[in-house]
Amino acid sequence: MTSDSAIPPAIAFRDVVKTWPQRGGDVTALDHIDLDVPSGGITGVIGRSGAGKSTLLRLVNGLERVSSGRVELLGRDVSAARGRALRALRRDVGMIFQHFNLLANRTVRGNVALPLEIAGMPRTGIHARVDRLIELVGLGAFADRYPAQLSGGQKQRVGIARALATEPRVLLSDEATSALDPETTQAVLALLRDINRELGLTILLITHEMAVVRDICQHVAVMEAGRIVETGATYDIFADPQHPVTRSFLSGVTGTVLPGFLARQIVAHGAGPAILRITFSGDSATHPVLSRLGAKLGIDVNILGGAIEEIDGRPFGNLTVQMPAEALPAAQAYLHAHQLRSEVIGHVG
Ligand SMILES: Nc1ncnc2c1ncn2[C@@H]1O[C@H](COP(=O)(O)OP(=O)(O)OP(=O)(O)O)[C@@H](O)[C@H]1O
Repeated sequence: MTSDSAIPPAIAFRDVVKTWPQRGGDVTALDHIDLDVPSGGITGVIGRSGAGKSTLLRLVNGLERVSSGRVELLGRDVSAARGRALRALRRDVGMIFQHFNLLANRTVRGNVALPLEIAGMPRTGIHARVDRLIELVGLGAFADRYPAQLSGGQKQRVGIARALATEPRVLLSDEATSALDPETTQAVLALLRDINRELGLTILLITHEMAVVRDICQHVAVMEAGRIVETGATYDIFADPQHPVTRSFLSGVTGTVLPGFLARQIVAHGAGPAILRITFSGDSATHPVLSRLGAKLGIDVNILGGAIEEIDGRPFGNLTVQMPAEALPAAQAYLHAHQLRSEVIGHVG
């Protein structure tokens, strides 16, 4: 995505290629990636396993190096940084992991202090900062516990506190909620959102779950086979996805999956009843569309599924309905006139 303001992006990928040498030919993990990660926002990168997400993330803090192109962090070239310059760049970046990566023989306090000890910070300064961070992530009562005495959600809170220890300006999240149950996931995402707001921290996260993108990301990039196939504001991507990969990720979270028995009967063209997906966004989300279709146009509409939710603070919903094929032109004209997007999924064969 290109940033829409004069503020330079926190992270910029410029024509980035990353290949791994393999017997029988190189594997291209990243294939000419261009991406701006807006400063102060939460950006999600979503893709299937092997799409290249982890590789992309690990370039930002120099854990991996580009094969060609460049990665800029806060205006500085990570790809060229070595030694002291690289260490300085890394202090500006915190990272959290799917499996937390805590040291088992250190308490919560000891884990959070570690990056500061490595950076050579005086002990008194470390104590004060560590206590503040532990409070920030809601673990005040657990400071002297060891990782084995904590739940998954608590471990990830330790991971977040540790990632924030050096007061970074960017936080990288590598599937941070993938190992957590739905309720704990919500709590950790809420914490990330709070940190983003309160500290003005830029967050770049990778995930394979569109629900994570929906819940906290303002921007999203969709990856497939080393490429970014679609990128934009989360709301716009939900409202009007262009790429088949994006649509398939979305179908799982937006209530647009047809029941199996019906999906098996769908044909692209035909005279059978039409299946129409109607998308509501912004003000139209509260439009009484179905009753109007019935009352004004006399169309019999059968609801098959749907959901209404909030994305980036704005209402968004969609409905999948069935109606007689001959009613389609009038229904779509009506919907279009009322700024409602609709898409014919097919016909019952
Ligand atoms: N160290 C490595 N050596 C060789 N190939 C690698 C290495 N790391 C990643 N790859 C390959 O690069 C491609 C992208 O991998 P990557 O881990 O970035 O994908 P991903 O989208 O993060 O997948 P996942 O969600 O499974 O972690 C894959 O084909 C993978 O096998």
